[in-house]
Parts: sequence; structure tokens; C-alpha cells
Amino acid sequence: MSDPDPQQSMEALASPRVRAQLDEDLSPRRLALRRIAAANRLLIEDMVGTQVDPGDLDAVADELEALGERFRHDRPRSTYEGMAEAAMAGGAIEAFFDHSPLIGLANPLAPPIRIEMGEELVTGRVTFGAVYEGPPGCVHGGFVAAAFDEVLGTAQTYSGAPGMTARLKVDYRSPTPLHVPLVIEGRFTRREGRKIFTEGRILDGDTVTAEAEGLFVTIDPTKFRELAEGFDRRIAGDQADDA
Ligand SMILES: CCCCCCCCCCCC(=O)SCCNC(=O)CCNC(=O)[C@H](O)C(C)(C)COP(=O)(O)OP(=O)(O)OC[C@H]1O[C@@H](n2cnc3c(N)ncnc32)[C@H](O)[C@@H]1OP(=O)(O)O
Repeated sequence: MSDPDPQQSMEALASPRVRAQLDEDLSPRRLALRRIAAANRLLIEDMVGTQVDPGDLDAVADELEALGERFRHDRPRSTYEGMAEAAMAGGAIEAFFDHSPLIGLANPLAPPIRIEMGEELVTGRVTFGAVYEGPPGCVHGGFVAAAFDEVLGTAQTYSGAPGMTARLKVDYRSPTPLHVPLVIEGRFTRREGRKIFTEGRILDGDTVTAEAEGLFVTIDPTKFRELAEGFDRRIAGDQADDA
């Protein structure tokens, strides 16, 4: 992973999203989980449109099923279970971002988007591979929206009182290509009470492929804890039902 830009302010580096993408101070377990995710990501990418001989496909499926057994768990688990170890690594919230479906280095579904925070602009850098295909050779519109949610979700933190996405409007200006380095820009524009307004765009070189406006609503930080605890209770309830 490349070194952080020396121009980045300490404040930006303190951002959980940015810190979550550094390899500093990570336990061997978390580094290994990131490595497993990277291998898994590559596997998923290569699997789409594979040229494996049709006669070998069942054998490959056997291998994958056997490997899958090593990771098997029979009910959903909260990614918040990583918190204790993340705390050892210097910040509990990082565990959440490590598993983020958009930026998480330990989540094979994440492209991942690399987040940088400037003085006023958030920049996401990403190359979407074949697994994100919608129109031929282009990124599925839902993933375009998800990318905006992530980058604008970071930009809203400049308000000093972040919250949850209430509304996301996307204008698709031109097809967003696969296999091309894209830049996603996000800005915090203004705050009205609990409402935080943001805007952004996706660039393929000089071409704007999509623009977005995001409205976030400031929430009490304890709401996140309540969401996590509610999920844990749901899982515990499922376990009791199974017993
Ligand atoms: C440590 C912390 C870290 C926080 C760090 C957080 C980073 C996480 C970012 C992740 C981004 C996500 O993906 S979040 C996942 C996707 N989003 C969600 O699941 C959110 C689901 N929705 C909700 O939970 C809720 O609707 C909220 C929290 C958004 C708002 O509910 P509320 O708190 O009861 O507030 P409410 O009174 O309804 O609205 C407040 C003001 O916003 C306006 N408003 C609300 N929704 C809308 C809307 N869709 N369109 C227009 N305006 C709206 C209202 O009119 C009102 O304006 P006025 O009367 O004041 O003028």
C-alpha cells in the first residue's frame, strides 16, 4: 500500500475512513484477513467470464466448497465482533470500515475505493472490475450510487456533525466505464440544522460520468450503538429459537 500523502493534514489522517486503509498498527490477524480478502476479490473478478475448461468446472466447484467449509458459520454475524481487536489496533471504529462493502480492505466485495481527504474535497479513487458490470463494459448504476453514498458520506463529516443518508440523487451523465481509474469527488456544501448537504461527481479523465447530491441528517452517535446492539439481540434471538 502506498504511503499517505505528506500533504494530508493530521486531522485528515485521524479520519476513521482514511486510517482504516492504512496498514499501520494492525495485528497479524487483521493483516491476514486483508490478504485473504484481496485473494478472494481477485478470485471473484477472475471467476466472472472464466475460461476454465467446462470439464474442470465441477472439480473447481469441489475445491471452492471445501475451502468454504473452513469459513462456514451458520448464521449472520455482526462485523462489530471485531471491535475488541480493533481497539488493540488503535481505534474501535476501524473494524467497521475494514468490513465496509465499499472501502473495506477485509471485505472482498469492496472494489475497494481509496479515500483521501483534502482541505475541502474528498477524493475517492477506484477501478471497477468485471463483477460490477451493468451496461456492457460499464459500471452498474447501483454501484455508482453506492460509491457516491460512501464518498459523500465522508464529505459530510466536514460538517462536524455527521449522520445518516436521508436522500441521494444521482444524475447519470454518461456511461461509467469498467477497468478504468475513476475519481470520485465529494464536497460538504452547507448545513441547516440537522440537515447536511453534499455534492459530488465521478470523473473518467475529464469526462463527468455522474453527478450526485446527498442529504445527510445528523444523528446522536448513540444511535449507531443502538443499531449494533439491536442486531446482536436479533442474532441472539435467532440462536434461542434454534435451541
Ligand atoms: C459518531 C457518529 C458517526 C456518524 C457517521 C455516519 C457515517 C455513516 C454514513 C453511512 C451512510 C449510509 O449508508 S446510512 C444507510 C442508509 N440510510 C439509512 O438507512 C437511513 C434511514 N433513515 C433514518 O434512519 C432516518 O430517516 C433519518 C436518521 C435519516 C432521519 O430521521 P430523524 O432523525 O427522525 O429525522 P427527521 O426528523 O425525520 O428529519 C430531520 C430533518 O431532515 C429532513 N429529512 C429527513 N429525511 C429526508 C428526505 N429523505 N428528504 C428530504 N428531507 C429529509 C426532515 O424533513 C427534517 O427537516 P427539518 O424539519 O429539520 O427541516
